[in-house]
Amino acid sequence: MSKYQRQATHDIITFLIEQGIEIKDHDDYLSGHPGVVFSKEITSETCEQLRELSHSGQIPTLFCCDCAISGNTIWQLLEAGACDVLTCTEYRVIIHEIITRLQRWEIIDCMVNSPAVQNTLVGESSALKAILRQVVEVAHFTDSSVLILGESGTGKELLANLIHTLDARPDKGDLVILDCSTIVPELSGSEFFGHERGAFTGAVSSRDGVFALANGGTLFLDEIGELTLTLQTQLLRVIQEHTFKRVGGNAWQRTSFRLVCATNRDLRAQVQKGEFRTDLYYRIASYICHLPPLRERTEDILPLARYFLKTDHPAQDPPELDTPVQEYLLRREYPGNVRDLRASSCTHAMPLYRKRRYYSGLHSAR
Ligand SMILES: Nc1ncnc2c1ncn2[C@@H]1O[C@H](COP(=O)(O)OP(=O)(O)OP(=O)(O)O)[C@@H](O)[C@H]1O
Repeated sequence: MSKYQRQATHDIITFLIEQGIEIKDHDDYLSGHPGVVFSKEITSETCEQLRELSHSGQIPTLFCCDCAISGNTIWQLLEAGACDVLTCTEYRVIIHEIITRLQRWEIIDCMVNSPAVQNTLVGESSALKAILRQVVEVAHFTDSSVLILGESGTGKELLANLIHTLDARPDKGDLVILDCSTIVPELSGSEFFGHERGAFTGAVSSRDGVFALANGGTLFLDEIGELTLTLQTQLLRVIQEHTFKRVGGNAWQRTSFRLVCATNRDLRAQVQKGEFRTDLYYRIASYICHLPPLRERTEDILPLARYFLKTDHPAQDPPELDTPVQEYLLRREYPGNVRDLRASSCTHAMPLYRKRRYYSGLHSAR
């Protein structure tokens, strides 16, 4: 290392420490905590470790200045998931940006580990943790619309609630939920935009629709894939311009809301088939969150089962899940995902436990 490099290394470390930033060593980096990592040597193993970490949602800034580093290596590290690679020559340009990002990560880490998040979306899989990190960031630091995809029972509505809870807007309004699969076509205009008194037979008084009710808050449109093309066209303007007219009214009204949509359909395929408007798709999908089915995150099964035994039977002592029950829960299939785990397994597991007949009972319950 040249004299210049040694001085630059010293400068960077001093500067970061002055800013209150902890420099992590290689072991910390492997434990998955994001931050600035000092690495003496970059090998192919480093890239592999980084790749594994970034798949679990952790994106450490790799701070590397103790070795000569080629453009090719920098590119490999970035591709493997590092957010930044600092070399001794150009650190001053990006250091402030990195500090801001680290501070943001610290807040995100705190929020992800807070009871509000941990007790809402329960689970220990790296897939769920990665989703939570991203959702916390989008919900707390942006006003982006969010599209939640996932099979039935994977927790889409729960996630929509969490996005609203974590939204940092001051004097935030309400969370308004509309299930698009239950809309009666003749009343859809009124449901969305509200109506004036006398607008149609039966409109005895004026009424707000969901776009007005969600003003200042969050509008959650569940089962958005069920909307007809006519309704999609009607919604485009208000979602784009945030203005609308009540049915039977002439005045434009303004509204401001965060839009969260969910569907268990393949919305991209619907767009390709012409069943869902492309322009609406891009409006609602600024950020897409895909909740994987339970079979792809089996590490969540036991923590969820323990949680449901505790919350769904608060008057009773939740039993410890012993080995046969754990094996049963891990072995069975969950076509209805978490809803299925909650309804069938836990309601079976608890009484079976009580009677201490669970072992044979669980076999016959399959
Ligand atoms: N990670 C989780 N932690 C705790 N409870 C969960 C979790 N995921 C789902 N649940 C529970 O599972 C059930 C189904 O969740 P939810 O209604 O959010 O799913 P959904 O994907 O919106 O389903 P659908 O598409 O059928 O409307 C609820 O009882 C919810 O509380």
